[in-house]
Amino acid sequence: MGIVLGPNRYGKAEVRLVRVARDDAVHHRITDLNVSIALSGDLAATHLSGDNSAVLPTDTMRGIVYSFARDRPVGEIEEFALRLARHFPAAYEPVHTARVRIQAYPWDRIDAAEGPHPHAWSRGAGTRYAGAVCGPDGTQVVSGIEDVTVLKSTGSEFHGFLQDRYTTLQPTSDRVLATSVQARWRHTGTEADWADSYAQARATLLRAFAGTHSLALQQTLYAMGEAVLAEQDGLAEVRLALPNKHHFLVDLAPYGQDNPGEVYYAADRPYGLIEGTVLRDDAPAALPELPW
Ligand SMILES: O=c1[nH]c(=O)c2[nH]c(=O)[nH]c2[nH]1
Repeated sequence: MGIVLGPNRYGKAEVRLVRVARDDAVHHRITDLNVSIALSGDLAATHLSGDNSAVLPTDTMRGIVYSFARDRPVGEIEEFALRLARHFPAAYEPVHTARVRIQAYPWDRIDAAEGPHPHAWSRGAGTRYAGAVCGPDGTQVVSGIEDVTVLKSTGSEFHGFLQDRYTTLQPTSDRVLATSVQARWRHTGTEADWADSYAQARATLLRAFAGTHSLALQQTLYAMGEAVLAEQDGLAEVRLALPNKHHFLVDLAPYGQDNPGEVYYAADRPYGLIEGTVLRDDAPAALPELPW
C-alpha cells in the first residue's frame, strides 16, 4: 500500500476587477467582476518535493486578469472567461487545463433629474455568472444567474406528500412560494450572442416561475429549465438550485384574530433546497472540469 497525490488544481480565487470605460470625461460604463482561475497540469513536483519550476504564481494570474482588462474592453463575461481560459494552456507548457469562473455584479445608473446619471450608480439585484474550461478535451462555456429572489403570493400548492408519524406539515392549496434562483446553462458552442442569450434566459426563468401554477418547487424547477431549453437551441443543459424560502402563516388566534393568508413570518433557515438538472436527451456530455 502506498500514498499518492490525487487530483489537484490551484489558482487565484476572487480577483475583484472594476473596469471603467470612459466614453468621455463624464459618460462612463462600468463592469464589476469577481474572477477566479484554477489551473491543473504538471503539478506533482511542487506537491511532492516543493520544486516550483512548473508553478505559475497565483499572483501572476491576478496580474494577467488586470492586464487583460487594460488591453481591451472586457466584453461579455463569457468572452472574458474564454479569453483567460485559453491563455493559460497556450502560454505555459506545464498547464494542461484552465478553469475560469466570473461573477458580474450589476450596477444601475441612478435616476437623476436630467435622466440616467452618466457616472453615478446603485448596485442592482442578482449576479450574472460565466464559467469556462479549456483543456486537452476541449473548451466549454456555462452561463448563469445567482441571488435573484422571486416570490409568488398565490398560485402555489403543496399536498399529497408522503406522510408518517413524523409529519407535522399541513397540506396546503395556497401558499407563498419564494426562492433565490441559482441557475446555470451550458452552451453547446463557444460562440454566441452572450448578452442576448443571457437576457433571454434570465427573462425566461422568471416568466416560467411566474407562469407555472406550482404543485411543488420541484415542478417549478423543471418548468423553468425546460422553458430555457425550449427557447434556445444553443443550450444543452440547465442546472438549478432553488432554496425554498419558507413563509409561515403566523398564528394570530392568541390575539383573537384570524389570518386568512395575510400575515407571514419569513424564515431564513432552515430551508428546503431543491436542486435539479434539465437537459436535452441528445446533449453532448459536459466536460468534467467545467466550472458550473
Ligand atoms: O415545494 C416543496 N417541495 C418539497 O419537497 C417540500 N418539502 C416541504 O416541507 N415543503 C416543500 N415544498
